[in-house]
Amino acid sequence: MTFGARLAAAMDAHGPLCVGVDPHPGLLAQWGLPDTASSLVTFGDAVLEASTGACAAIKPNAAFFERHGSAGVAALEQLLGRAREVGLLTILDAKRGDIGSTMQGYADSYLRPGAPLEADSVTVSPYLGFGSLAPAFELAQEHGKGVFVLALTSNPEGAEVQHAIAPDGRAVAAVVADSAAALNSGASPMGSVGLVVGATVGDAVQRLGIELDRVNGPLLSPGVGAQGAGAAELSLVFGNARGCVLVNQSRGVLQAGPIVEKLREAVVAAAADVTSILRESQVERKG
Ligand SMILES: O=c1ccn([C@@H]2O[C@H](COP(=O)(O)O)[C@@H](O)[C@H]2O)c(=O)[nH]1
Repeated sequence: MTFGARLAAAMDAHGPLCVGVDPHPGLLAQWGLPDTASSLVTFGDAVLEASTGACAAIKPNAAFFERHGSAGVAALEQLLGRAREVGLLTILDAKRGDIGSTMQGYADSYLRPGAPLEADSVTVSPYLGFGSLAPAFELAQEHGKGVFVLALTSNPEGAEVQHAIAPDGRAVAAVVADSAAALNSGASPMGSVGLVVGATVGDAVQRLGIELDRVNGPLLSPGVGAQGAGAAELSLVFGNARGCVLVNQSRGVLQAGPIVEKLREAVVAAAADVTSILRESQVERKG
C-alpha cells in the first residue's frame, strides 16, 4: 500500500490531525521533567499513548531530539519503532535537503526499511532544487513511504525565498507545488509526495497562483494553535484543497500533558475540531 493510501485511510478513520512531538525544554519543564534524553523517552511514550487511534499521524521534530546528542537520537529511534509497532503513521520532521548523492544518504536514513531511524515519511527542503530530492522520491515510491516538501512555510521569513519569481515567471512555491503534482499524477486516493503549507500564509496561495487542488497529495499544515492560525485561516489558505489537508498541532496539544488521559482528551478535541473545519462540506480528493 502506498503512503498516500495509508495516510488517506488514517485521516478518514481518525480525522486530519497530526500531533507534533516537540519536546521543547519549556514543555519538559511544564511536564515536570528535566531537560535530559531520558525525559524524551517519557515524553514520546506519553504522546504516543495519547495519540494512538485518536489522530492520523505523529510528527517528531528531529531538532528536539538531536540537541541531546546520541542519547536523544536513540530516543527518537525508540519513538519511531514504537509508533511502527502500534501502527501509528510517522512524519519525521527533519527538513533535509542536499545534492543528489548526499540526498541518497538522507533517504536511506529515514525511508529505507530496517534503517534505525526509519519513518513512514520525512520532510525535505527543495532549496537545492526540486530535482535534487529525487533519491527520496524514488526510495519512497519503492517502499510505500512518503515525502513532504516545504512549499509555503508558516514562518514570515519564508516569503523572501518561497514567493520569489523563478526564471519561468512562476513563484518558487508554485514550481514546488507543480513538481509535486507531476509526481502524484494519477495516484488514488492521493499520491505520496506531500507539501508543507503553513496555515499562517494568508492569501499567498491565491496571490501566487499556486494550484493546491491539483497537487493530489497530502498538504501538511503547521501554524494552527501556538502560531495563531485557526479555522478561518485554514479555510482561506486551502479552499477547495481542504480534503487533502493534514493539520499539525504541537504545542497547542502538548501543553495538556503530562497526564496521558488529559493529553488524549486534547488530541481527541483537536481532531474533532479539524474534522469539522476541513470536512464539514467534504471536498473530494482528486486522483
Ligand atoms: O513551515 C513550517 C514547517 C514546520 N513547522 C514545524 O511544525 C511544528 C509546529 O509546532 P507548533 O507548536 O504547533 O507551532 C514545529 O515542529 C515546527 O518546527 C512549522 O511550524 N512550520
